[in-house]
Amino acid sequence: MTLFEKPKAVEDLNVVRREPKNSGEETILTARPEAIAFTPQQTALIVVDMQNAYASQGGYLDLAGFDVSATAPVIANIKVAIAAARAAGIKVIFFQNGWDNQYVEAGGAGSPNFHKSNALKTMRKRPELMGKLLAKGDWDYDLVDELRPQPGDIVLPKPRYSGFFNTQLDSLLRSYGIHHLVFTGIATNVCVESTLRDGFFLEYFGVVLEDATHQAGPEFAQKAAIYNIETFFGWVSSVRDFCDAVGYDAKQNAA
Ligand SMILES: NC(=O)N/C=C\C(=O)O
Repeated sequence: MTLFEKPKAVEDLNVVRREPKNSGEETILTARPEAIAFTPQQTALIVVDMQNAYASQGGYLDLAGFDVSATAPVIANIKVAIAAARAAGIKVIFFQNGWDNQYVEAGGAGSPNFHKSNALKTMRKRPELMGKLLAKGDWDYDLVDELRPQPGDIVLPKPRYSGFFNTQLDSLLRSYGIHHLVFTGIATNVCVESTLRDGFFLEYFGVVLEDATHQAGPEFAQKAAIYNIETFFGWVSSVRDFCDAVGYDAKQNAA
């Protein structure tokens, strides 16, 4: 177009519009220390590391001496939260923690992960487990049978405790216009809290559904993580309150 041509009317222009627009119906989630408003379109349900490693007898945590005997109700509660999220149009994102079966992605002795990971330490103590714990392609790495991703969900491999580190999480969330994160999964005091904290620094609002999480370690670790989240980094709610907020009748859908 030259300077002397008449500009096109705005209606005639081919307009690029970012989707989703920052709108949608707001809902209120009962939470501690205060209720929090969110719109399903701008919210993701994050299912942290619900792998055999963390939730099943014979998985990594169990073999490393952590108690996983009470994870069944957590799995059941996460299943309800996932169904409620899908029904409300909330994006469901499954994290899967671990590395290649040669553990190159775990980092060598130059990484604190090499020295602190209880999976790597357990395998150094019991070399017959090498290539099994948290190794891609193995049962330990797989998500538990009860929680299966569906088309439209995102499955995000992650090599460290925080889901924001060396992953596409931040860019995926921004591309979907998501700024509220509802957390479930294991372990509350490690990967859930790490991701929620990093999210806080990146300006994401993080809510934990307490009864859809479980700690690695003694019960005080769960209490401390929940206290930290409630007091400093985010909000704490329950699966029932989440279902109520998005209008999902868990009882009727179970029948
Ligand atoms: N998923 C987690 O919270 N993981 C905790 C410990 C580990 O991976 O070693």
